[in-house]
Order: sequence, then structure tokens, then C-alpha cells
Amino acid sequence: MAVVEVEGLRKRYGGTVAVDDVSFTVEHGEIFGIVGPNGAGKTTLVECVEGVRRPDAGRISVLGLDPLRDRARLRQVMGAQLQGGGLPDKLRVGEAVSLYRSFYADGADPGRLLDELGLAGKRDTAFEDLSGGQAQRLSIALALVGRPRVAVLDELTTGLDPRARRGTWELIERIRDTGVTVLLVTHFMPEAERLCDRVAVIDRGRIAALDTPGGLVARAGTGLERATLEDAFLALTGRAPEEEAG
Ligand SMILES: Nc1ncnc2c1ncn2[C@@H]1O[C@H](COP(=O)(O)OP(=O)(O)OP(=O)(O)O)[C@@H](O)[C@H]1O
Repeated sequence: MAVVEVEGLRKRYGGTVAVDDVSFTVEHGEIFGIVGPNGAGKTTLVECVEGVRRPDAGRISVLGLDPLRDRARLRQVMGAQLQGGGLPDKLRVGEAVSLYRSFYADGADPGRLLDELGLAGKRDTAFEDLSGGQAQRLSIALALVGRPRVAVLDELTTGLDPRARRGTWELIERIRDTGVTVLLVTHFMPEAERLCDRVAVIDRGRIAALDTPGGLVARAGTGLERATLEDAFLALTGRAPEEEAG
């Protein structure tokens, strides 16, 4: 069953075409990766799926809901990661998670979630006093506290140390195993390789390739004996994951 359906999506900002005729579907229980160089249109694309941006053209359906028309209902079933600096400085970690929990009829246990994300000891710490990695983990907790059926995670593990990153990957896999569908935007190719069932490579607003990580490596024809997804990304886009789309 398709949980997310995107068809013919277009979005421009003035003279900049950010998303240019993008179509894909995400199946129930999939971890679907969206990768691409800086400025490729990934965030614009997922913001349209979240209903926080209005597309110029195209159709989007998430669990049968229209992200703009059915925004209130979508919020109950979709979790999205906060983008940088999205909380009041003085709000404490425990308060933030309980507050977000209160928005949902059927949410997760805040204490358990903080435990799983290694934040149990930070419950009384104000947002302004968290390290970058801790704030990042809090943003993941807030995306998951409503026990969403679809989670949109943008730069999931950016800024996390290797241990926290692995812990977060395991958490996302456990969440997926409970039937949650995950849309994951990432610049980090080992993350996409490890977590994603399928990956869309976005380049200059269009899907350059869409396949399993193994399929992308095979089709990119890197000529390397042990090619990785990063090699495939370079071959498909001509750029490194952190380079500008130009
Ligand atoms: N609010 C905006 N107003 C004008 N142009 C914008 C706006 N948001 C994004 N853009 C432009 O649209 C294009 C796509 O941006 P977007 O943020 O969607 O890319 P991205 O793939 O998420 O990039 P990154 O990997 O750097 O986060 C870029 O050229 C960007 O400069």
C-alpha cells in the first residue's frame, strides 16, 4: 500500500525552479531516502509533503490525506523533525517532550523515548544549554513522540557522534519495524546505505535515479570493484553529497 504518493510536483521561488516534475510513491513500512547535493530541492520537496509549503503544481497524498486541505488530520499521523533553533531557549527537555506529547491523542511514553535517545539525564536541562547533538536528538524525540504513522526526518544524524548516530539508526529501525513509514533526507551516504529500502537521488529539482541502494550502485556504473552509495552518488550527479547543485 502506498503511504505517500507524489505526482508531477513542481515548486519555484521566483526564477528558481526548486522542484521540477517529481513523482514517486513510498510504500507502507519503507524507509525512503531522499539524497542530493545542496540546493537540489530536497527540503522543498518534503516541506510540500508535510503541508508547510504550497506546491505550484502536482498532487500529493499522505495516508489518503491532502497535506494542505487536511493539515490538521495529517498532523495527528505525521511526525516531522524540527529544523534548527525551533524551541524557546528556556524550555526544558522534559517539558518540551511532554508538551509535544499533549498534542496527540495516542502518543509515546516521554520517559522511555528520552531513555532511548540517551537524553534521560537531560530532562531538566533548558534547550539553550543543550549541545548540538543533544538538540538534534531532542528534535528526533519530538518527531516521534506522537507515535506517527509517517515520520519525516531531515538530516537525522547530522552533528551526532558515531555512537549516538548508531543508536539513532537502531531506534529508526525499531520504529520502522513497528510499521512506521519513514521519509529520510540525508547528505550522509552510509546512513542511506544502512537504513533505506529505496533512495531517490534528487538533482536540480528532478529525480536523477530511484532504486535500492544496491540497485543505484549497480546502475551508476562507477567501474569500481567495491563501489559504495557515495561513489554511485558522485557518478549520478557529478558532485559530492555536500556540494552545491550550481
Ligand atoms: N524560501 C525560499 N525562497 C527562495 N528560494 C528558495 C527558498 N527555499 C529554497 N530556495 C531555493 O530553492 C532551491 C532548493 O532549495 P532546498 O532547500 O529545497 O534544497 P535542498 O536540497 O534541501 O538543499 P540543502 O541540501 O542545502 O538543504 C535552492 O536553489 C534554494 O536556494
